[in-house]
Amino acid sequence: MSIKIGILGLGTVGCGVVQVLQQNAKDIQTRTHCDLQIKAILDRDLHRKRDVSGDFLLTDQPEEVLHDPEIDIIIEVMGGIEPARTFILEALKHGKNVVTANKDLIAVHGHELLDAANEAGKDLYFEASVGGGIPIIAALKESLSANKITHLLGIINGTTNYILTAMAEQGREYAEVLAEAQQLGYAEANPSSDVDGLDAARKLAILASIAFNSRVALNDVFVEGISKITREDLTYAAELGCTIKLLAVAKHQDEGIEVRVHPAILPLTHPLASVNGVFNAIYVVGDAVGETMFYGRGAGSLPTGSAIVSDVMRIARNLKSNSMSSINCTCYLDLPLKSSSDFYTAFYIRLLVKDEPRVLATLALLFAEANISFASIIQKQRGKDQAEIVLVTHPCREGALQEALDSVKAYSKVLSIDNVIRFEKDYPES
Ligand SMILES: NC(=O)C1=CN([C@@H]2O[C@H](COP(=O)(O)OP(=O)(O)OC[C@H]3O[C@@H](n4cnc5c(N)ncnc54)[C@H](OP(=O)(O)O)[C@@H]3O)[C@@H](O)[C@H]2O)C=CC1
Ligand SMILES: N[C@@H](CC=O)C(=O)O
Repeated sequence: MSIKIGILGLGTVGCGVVQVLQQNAKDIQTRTHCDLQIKAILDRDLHRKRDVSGDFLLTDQPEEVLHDPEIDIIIEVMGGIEPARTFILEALKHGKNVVTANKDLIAVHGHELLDAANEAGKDLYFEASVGGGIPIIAALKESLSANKITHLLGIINGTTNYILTAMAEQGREYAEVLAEAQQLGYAEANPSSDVDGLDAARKLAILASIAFNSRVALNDVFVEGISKITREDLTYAAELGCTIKLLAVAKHQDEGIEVRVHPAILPLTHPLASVNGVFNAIYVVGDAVGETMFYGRGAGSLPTGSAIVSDVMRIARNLKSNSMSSINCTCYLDLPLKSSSDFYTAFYIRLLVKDEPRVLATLALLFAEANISFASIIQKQRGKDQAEIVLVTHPCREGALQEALDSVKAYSKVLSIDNVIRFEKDYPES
């Protein structure tokens, strides 16, 4: 069976898709019993130099791809909301199956697009939208579908993990490593999506919706990025036997679901602490399976191409067997969301204070008034009459910590609160 493919966008990921389809063509044919051919590719600039070539039409006219009656599968790898959303709806209306890597779009318009695919009786797959080459969506939707998922913790942004790893291990500067991540094709077109935590929040909204069968919108995710993390924090974390990661956390508890993305201090014994560089990992706990861990390259041309081509192969098999995957929206529950003031974690607090007697004792009292006590304290002289103090609290309610910090801010001996970072001490089986 011959299956024709149209691609929208020929950037980092588009080139990876072409390369994977070309380099593994023979095996792909054997495994799907289909001959997959790229028929047309949409690109904005037809004259720029690219890393791939082949026997396909390169066009800047969307209709030449979207309306070609021979094309069975459209791969959207342009990114952004519009015109990607309109093009996907158009493709479905014209009877095409669709594969996309676009988490911005799926996190916000996933429901609309899945409904449109359902109505058209076509497949819509988006494995590459989370975790680059890691097959996490298929795992949650299929392989783990017998479970009630209780916890999902992940490092799901390659760019920030690349930056934090280089800062911690090589003492390199934030801006220099970010530029390198952009050059390697890891970062989004607007890299503030990566460093401000939005990219991870979009991915977490997608994962939590699938894992908990309850729609989690982007706005439901509490988000904080890595821009306030300094080399001092990384050094203190190392002193505490820990590291700092941009962590995505989703928990299903009796009170509801909790979804948050923020930098977190992790003990080196934590399963996610050794996930470095552009690698991503997602730690999933199900009531039947227990702990599982998915690990791989979270960004880049070929890893993302791998996830997309696997989705294409799934569709090819469906086309060959004249079937369609179950693409009904999997969100059949409507679970309540926990408010951020009810999140329960330990905290790392770095302060600059006057180096005088009773300051530490007063700080302990101010935190104790909010029922918060310390697990560790580090104090270092800074200049003649100042001290830097790092406090690590025992787990507490986030609302209580905010109350304590308000009192600490008002204490005249405190010169500045330089950073407050959540400390993810435990994981379910610890
Ligand atoms: N890079 C990665 O590692 C990963 C990326 N993704 C997702 O994959 C998608 C693509 O990312 P990536 O390849 O990195 O992005 P790039 O910016 O490298 O590529 C996108 C390409 O699409 C082109 N394009 C954008 N809009 C249009 C349009 N309206 N008409 C024609 N061409 C258009 C761009 O052209 P121009 O350059 O002129 O703007 C560019 O060539 C995004 O949704 C991204 O979030 C997912 C997982 C990993
Ligand atoms: N910018 C993203 C790319 C993959 O989704 C990342 O760094 O993870």
